[in-house]
Amino acid sequence: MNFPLSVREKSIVCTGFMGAGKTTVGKLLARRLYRDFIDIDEEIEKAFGLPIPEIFKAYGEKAFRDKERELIQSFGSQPLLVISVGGGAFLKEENRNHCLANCTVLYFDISWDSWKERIHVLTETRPLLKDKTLQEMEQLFRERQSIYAANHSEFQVDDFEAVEAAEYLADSLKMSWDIHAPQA
Ligand SMILES: Nc1ncnc2c1ncn2[C@@H]1O[C@H](COP(=O)(O)OP(=O)(O)O)[C@@H](O)[C@H]1O
Ligand SMILES: O=C(O)C1=C[C@@H](OP(=O)(O)O)[C@@H](O)[C@H](O)C1
Ligand SMILES: [Mg+2]
Repeated sequence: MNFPLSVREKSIVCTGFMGAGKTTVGKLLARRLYRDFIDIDEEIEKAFGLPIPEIFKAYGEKAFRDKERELIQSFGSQPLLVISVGGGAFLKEENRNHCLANCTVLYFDISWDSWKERIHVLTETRPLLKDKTLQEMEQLFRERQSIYAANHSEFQVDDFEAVEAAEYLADSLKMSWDIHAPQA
């Protein structure tokens, strides 16, 4: 018989737009919580043996999304991980629902103005940004916001360096566990 996980045991899922810092901060957060870190994009790259832009080129976005779905179902069922999902993962209702049902979902919320500062480090490795005008990127940014509303907790990243963000999130999570699951 499977018992439901307590909030302390649930894996933490980092969601939000490309470049919000899910991979960087997620990794640091895992270390602070003594958990293993899983980056779904990295797992997809391992599965195909190729970097993401090459996967899109050789196999197409659908093959990427199918593998993303499979890995989210698998890792999202395991306890005590910190999992960063790609910014497009929550486009699939199935992925959103699985993470919401089994994990604690943290939304990394970044403003358009802060995000713009990061464009230069993102375009080469994110096929969905390549060859887009600034206006098209803003449109994608705005369109995507509604999918991230599926979360348990929102974190505004604009004013935090990555290390500070991880420290803040770890402290907030521990505090909420003490309040909501004091006996666990
Ligand atoms: N809090 C932060 N402040 C400034 N730069 C950051 C912060 N978090 C991440 N970055 C930088 O932004 C870029 C994208 O970060 P990344 O973790 O890959 O985002 P995501 O996984 O959400 O796409 C990287 O170059 C990273 O070093
Ligand atoms: O938003 C998206 O559709 C994507 C986001 C990327 O991950 P990050 O959000 O970690 O950049 C990666 O999964 C892929 O390039 C597609
Ligand atoms: Mg990432």
